[in-house]
Amino acid sequence: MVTAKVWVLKKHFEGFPKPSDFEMKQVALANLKDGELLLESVFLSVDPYMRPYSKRDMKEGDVMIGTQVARIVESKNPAFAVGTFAVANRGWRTHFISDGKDLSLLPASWPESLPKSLALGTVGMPGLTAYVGLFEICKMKPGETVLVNAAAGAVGSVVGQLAKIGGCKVVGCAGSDSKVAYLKSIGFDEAFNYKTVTSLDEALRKASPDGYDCFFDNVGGEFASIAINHMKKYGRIAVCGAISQYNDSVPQKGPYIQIPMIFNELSMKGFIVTSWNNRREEGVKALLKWVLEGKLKYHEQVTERFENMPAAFIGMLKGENLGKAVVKA
Ligand SMILES: NC(=O)C1=CN([C@@H]2O[C@H](COP(=O)(O)OP(=O)(O)OC[C@H]3O[C@@H](n4cnc5c(N)ncnc54)[C@H](OP(=O)(O)O)[C@@H]3O)[C@@H](O)[C@H]2O)C=CC1
Ligand SMILES: CCCCCC(=O)/C=C/[C@H]1[C@H](O)CC(=O)[C@@H]1CCCCCCC(=O)O
Repeated sequence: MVTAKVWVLKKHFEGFPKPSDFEMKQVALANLKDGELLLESVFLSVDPYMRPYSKRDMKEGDVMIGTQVARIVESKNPAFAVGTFAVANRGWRTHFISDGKDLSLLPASWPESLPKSLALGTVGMPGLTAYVGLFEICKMKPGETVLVNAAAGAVGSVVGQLAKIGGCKVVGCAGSDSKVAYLKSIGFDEAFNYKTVTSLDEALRKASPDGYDCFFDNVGGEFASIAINHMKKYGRIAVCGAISQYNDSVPQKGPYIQIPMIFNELSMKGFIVTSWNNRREEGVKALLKWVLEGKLKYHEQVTERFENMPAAFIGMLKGENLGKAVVKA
């Protein structure tokens, strides 16, 4: 019999998550029945959505939500061989049982040279978010200027590079000078540290005096309220995330967006990447190809050991990650 370790939400987050909000437990797994598989998590993802979705969907005592790349370690299902890797959505667990229906196998063509953790990042849900947000929501065109915030993270770093691949000028911002240097190293035309500039308004104007055609917003709040005034006529805003608001106990107030929306006839659309599964296969294929061609660079912030899941999650919310934050179990 296998005993899994799991992390549960001990106490709903109030403001910024803290280590004491989590509890690690041991769960004995039953023996496999015919048709079932035992999987072991190899890499687990920590993502910003876990903060707002925990409030909306979870109750105290539930296992933390999340995805993993897992290896099949035992199989009583002839369709799944031991040693195969899959992406699963089974939360913060070291081991779990599946009938295989909820697994997405890594493509058989997954190159040995690439870390399998990329299936949680650049070639997974965050990469697809960048792909859908730019091509479907922003309807980016060559020659345009694209702005992205949280630009050195999992989604933002892909946004900037896809915009360059698509023939655009790209401006990004991030929360440290080393992140800004990273953005320049992966091809961003302009980048600035939003925490140290004296004025966000001036920094946005200086980076693109003519304004922005597309704004890929990962952050919301104050930054988005200022950036909206820098949009060009008919500009498009993809509302992807609002991480600056996820830990607020009291909702932030305006400024309000109607006036710049009307004057510049802007379009603004929120989206959830999983609603665009019609583009998933094509997107994963394109992202993998660009990675292999060296056109799409990746960086991962790997935290060692399952025991450090809460620390990795809290660290990511604080901005300690460069690229995709993952935990190696
Ligand atoms: N709509 C959708 O389907 C999806 C939306 N998302 C959203 O995309 C965004 C980015 O996600 P992801 O790439 O996974 O995460 P990241 O890898 O970008 O990690 C989060 C980053 O957010 C930045 N950040 C944290 N707090 C603030 C703040 N108050 N103001 C500005 N920046 C902040 C930090 O970087 P820094 O050092 O630069 O501050 C941190 O590193 C999130 O808002 C997420 O919810 C993600 C996936 C799918
Ligand atoms: C105001 C909240 C904005 C959150 C934006 C965000 O980061 C969305 C992420 C989703 C992404 O589009 C696809 C996902 O998998 C993310 C949501 C996952 C929810 C899982 C909860 C269900 C569960 O496992 O119980």
